[in-house]
Amino acid sequence: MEDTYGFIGFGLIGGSIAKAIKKAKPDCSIIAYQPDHNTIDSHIENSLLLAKKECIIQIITTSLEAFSCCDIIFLCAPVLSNIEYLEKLTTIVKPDCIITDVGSVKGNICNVASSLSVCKNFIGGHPMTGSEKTGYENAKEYLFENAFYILTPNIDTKPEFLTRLKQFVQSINAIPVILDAKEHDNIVAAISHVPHIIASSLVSMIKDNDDKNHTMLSLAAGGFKDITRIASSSPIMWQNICLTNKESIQTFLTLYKDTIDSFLQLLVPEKEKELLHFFENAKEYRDSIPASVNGILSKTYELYLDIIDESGAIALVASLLASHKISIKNIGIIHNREFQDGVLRIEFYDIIAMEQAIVLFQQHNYTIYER
Ligand SMILES: NC(=O)C1=CN([C@@H]2O[C@H](COP(=O)(O)OP(=O)(O)OC[C@H]3O[C@@H](n4cnc5c(N)ncnc54)[C@H](O)[C@@H]3O)[C@@H](O)[C@H]2O)C=CC1
Ligand SMILES: O=C(O)C(=O)Cc1ccc(O)cc1
Repeated sequence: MEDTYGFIGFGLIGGSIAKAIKKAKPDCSIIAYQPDHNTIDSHIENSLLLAKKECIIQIITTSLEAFSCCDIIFLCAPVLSNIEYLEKLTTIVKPDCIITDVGSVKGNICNVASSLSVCKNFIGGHPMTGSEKTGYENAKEYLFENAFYILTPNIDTKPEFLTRLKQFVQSINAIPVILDAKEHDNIVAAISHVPHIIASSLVSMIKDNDDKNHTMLSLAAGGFKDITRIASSSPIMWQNICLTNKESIQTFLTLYKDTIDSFLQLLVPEKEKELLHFFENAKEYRDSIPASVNGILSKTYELYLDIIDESGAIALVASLLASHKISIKNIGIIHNREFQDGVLRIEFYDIIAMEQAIVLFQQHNYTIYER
């Protein structure tokens, strides 16, 4: 019999997971919780009805008791609400149910879980993908393609539950990464939470110093828009993140403040060389992201090709590579945020094969992306 999945919180991430599940397992059953809409979000009811109409959800419930038949429950509301639901679910879930969350902070919820009778059932989760958009209407079934999906089991977590959840993550084409919750919170403070605060502060700085005609804002060009895109994200979600990861955020925000202070010292004529070095160093490290993106995992050698006709493209590319004796580990079309129309992803066993393929594709005028 197919599994039953439960969702509490059904916006961008919850909706995307549900869509990805339905794609991988069309016969499974999905139950979603509808809270009292007056206290939460007035358009949640419409989102759930739309998801039911689209056959993504089979049951909408206003009672948590309905989650007693679930095999996996996903908590997909803001971080503090997820903790409240975890506590409420303890007396409801069946013994072999996995409870996981998708919140951007893991320490708090994992600490609470370890004090509950469901400690063996709980595994913290954090898909490292998303966007500034919110709500089910922006949910995408391919959001998790090739994305890291961090799992933070407690010492009490039953190992077979972790194995099952890892398999689930792989089934939606994401890459599971196991981390300690505290380590997770420190890393994401540096690479996600502080950058978010910087983006919002930058927008506020412009707002506070713009004239009444909003001249600065009207003239804002690509660079400002790129660096501040994430400032358009859900305010409640980011308030919850900051409330639950204060210490790590303070640490990295202070380090950032020190970096800005040091930079200010470079704005004098005798520091011209150091000023150049500042930008050279940053550029060099930023440009290394494609190579280091899989740094904490086993290395993958992959590239992406623009394709015209999906079905014919795979056969054509595969035979081109085979005729030059270049072996491939994996090949397939992917659709994700970065490549909206889809591209062909090709994975190689080693760097030599990948470099040979790049030369070959260039000779055949393919557009190649590496990342
Ligand atoms: N937005 C992103 O890019 C990412 C978000 N996350 C995490 O995912 C979680 C959900 O975020 P999104 O889906 O982006 O936000 P969203 O705003 O699109 O969806 C959240 C949903 O939860 C519902 N909700 C809010 N409070 C609730 C409550 N007390 N009870 C039941 N439902 C409630 C809202 O009505 C909404 O439908 C957050 O914990 C966030 O930290 C994780 C990775 C990426
Ligand atoms: O929009 C983006 O680029 C993001 O970085 C989205 C995001 C937001 C919160 C997370 O915990 C993870 C990813």
